[in-house]
Amino acid sequence: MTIALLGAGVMGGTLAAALIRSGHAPDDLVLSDKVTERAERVAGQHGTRYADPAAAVAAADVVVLAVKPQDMAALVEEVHDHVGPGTLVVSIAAGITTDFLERRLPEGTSVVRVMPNTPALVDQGMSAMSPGRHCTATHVEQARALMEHVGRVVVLDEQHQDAVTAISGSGPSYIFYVVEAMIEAGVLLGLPRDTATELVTQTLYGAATMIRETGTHPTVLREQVSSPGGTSVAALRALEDHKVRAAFLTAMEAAARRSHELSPRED
Ligand SMILES: NC(=O)C1=CN([C@@H]2O[C@H](COP(=O)(O)OP(=O)(O)OC[C@H]3O[C@@H](n4cnc5c(N)ncnc54)[C@H](O)[C@@H]3O)[C@@H](O)[C@H]2O)C=CC1
Ligand SMILES: O=C(O)[C@@H]1CCC=N1
Repeated sequence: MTIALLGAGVMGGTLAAALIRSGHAPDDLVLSDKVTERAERVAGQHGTRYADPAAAVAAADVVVLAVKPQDMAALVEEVHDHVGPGTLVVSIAAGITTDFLERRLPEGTSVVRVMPNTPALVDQGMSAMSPGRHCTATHVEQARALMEHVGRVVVLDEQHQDAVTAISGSGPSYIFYVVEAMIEAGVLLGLPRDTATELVTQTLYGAATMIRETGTHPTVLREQVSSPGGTSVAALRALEDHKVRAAFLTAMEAAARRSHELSPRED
């Protein structure tokens, strides 16, 4: 099975690396980018081929569209005539609907919309998949197998993709932001920066592992840390005073709204 990856940027490069790590033969992957040197560089890192989008698509059984939403219409127009009848098209672009792609691809093309995230780089990604109207169960399983190389996969109705983008797609950026803030706090409190970084990173990793492995609700886990009259409740009180919980709700509503805005209107 040949996979064409169109767009060799952050996510395209991440997926290429993951596919090779998971045992795909380099010859079965072909990369493409508007910036040829980028496709050449990423292909060189993995020993894969690179080609222009039309040639890459013509040779592929599965085509992964990994360009920015704003570049999608032009890319699809460029490759339209080279999409074969059995080709599966997987799009990872925020806001681009399966309907948008189905209208621009040859009639009957199977499209799956996926929202992945950057922890795919370390095989701990979270992908949410929504099949388009021409997808069979086999296509869904093909797309699932592709994304399971880089982490976990859920399948859900496309109407939820803006919410997914706000939670797991953009989510790593909020977590890194919180981590940055905690490291700065450690430095403010007099810790060496590398020590603060180590403390915060392991705390995040440990807390995430507890949520995953114990299955205990985060509220219970937070209560276990919070001794009556102790240090944790003092800090949590300050977070409530600064409306951090409300800020997260507002932030994720903004991300979902932006995801919706990125969907080109069809009128
Ligand atoms: N970065 C992230 O955390 C995530 C990104 N996404 C989605 O993945 C897509 C790609 O995002 P990034 O990798 O971050 O962007 P990026 O800007 O790093 O990479 C996009 C690449 O597409 C190339 N490109 C643009 N037009 C092209 C064309 N016509 N033909 C071939 N190549 C073309 C660009 O030269 C660039 O190298 C976006 O649609 C984004 O919404 C989804 C989930 C997470
Ligand atoms: O910020 C963005 O638009 C992309 C989509 C989800 C994560 N990064």
